[in-house]
Amino acid sequence: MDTTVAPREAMTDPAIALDGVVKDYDGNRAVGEIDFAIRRGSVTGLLGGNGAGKTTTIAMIMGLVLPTAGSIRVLGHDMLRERHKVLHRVNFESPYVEMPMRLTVRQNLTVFANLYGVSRVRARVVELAEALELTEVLDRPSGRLSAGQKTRVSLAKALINTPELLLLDEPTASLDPDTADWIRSRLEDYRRERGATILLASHNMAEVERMCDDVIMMRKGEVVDRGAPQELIGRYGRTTMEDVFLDVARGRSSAEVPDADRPAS
Ligand SMILES: Nc1ncnc2c1ncn2[C@@H]1O[C@H](COP(=O)(O)OP(=O)(O)OP(=O)(O)O)[C@@H](O)[C@H]1O
Repeated sequence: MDTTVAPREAMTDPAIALDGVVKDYDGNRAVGEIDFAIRRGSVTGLLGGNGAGKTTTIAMIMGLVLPTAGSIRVLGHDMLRERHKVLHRVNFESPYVEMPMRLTVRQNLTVFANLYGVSRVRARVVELAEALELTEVLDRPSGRLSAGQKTRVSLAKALINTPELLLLDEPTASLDPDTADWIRSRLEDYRRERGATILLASHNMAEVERMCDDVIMMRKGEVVDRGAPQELIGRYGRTTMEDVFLDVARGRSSAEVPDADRPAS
């Protein structure tokens, strides 16, 4: 396996730092302006209703979309000027991004491994296939897989370069509860074993409560709140993140919560 050890002083830098970031599409503001920093080794949820700006924010962090204004630092480097120092240490998973369907799983994973400059490619593909229970489908065309198998393949692709930073856009969307639970456990194992940082956009609030140390709430392109799931639940006088999500999506701020509904401190 690849092991990339960051210099000790770099470990105190945030994994991701956004400062005054704005994204306009054809003059319409999709995101901005937003600031946040994400601690190394944490799992942070990026939450918000449809169109809140989560995917745009993740795409800017990955350097796929250029911000209209502001600066983005990832693993200590400016994404505008030093993307080449970062991209091989980051990876991404989304069930909405399809792989070339005619290539077999093995061929697809091999292409991505080569793109990322992974050493011992064959062994790495076999190792990941074993860990993610894909050995039996390695030589099957990627277009002929079930939704659960496709998700496991896209997770294998996301881990192929042993990333220090993993960006996940609804990693368990459209999976049955058992498969989704299995995927979450693999992500938790990876984070624990590697000390990786995970940024997770999700609409599944049980997933967020289980996995996230910290949550950034977005609405209409802006960051409107932030905290650990239990802190947010307390601040909004609620019992679940589902209710907090609904409050934020409907524009109810935590300042409007009557004191009687807040937990005693
Ligand atoms: N390529 C694009 N061109 C024009 N507008 C865009 C583009 N991509 C996103 N938008 C707009 O930017 C806003 C934020 O979209 P984004 O996809 O980032 O939201 P999201 O929070 O990821 O939503 P969802 O939960 O539905 O995936 C929306 O108003 C969307 O229509």
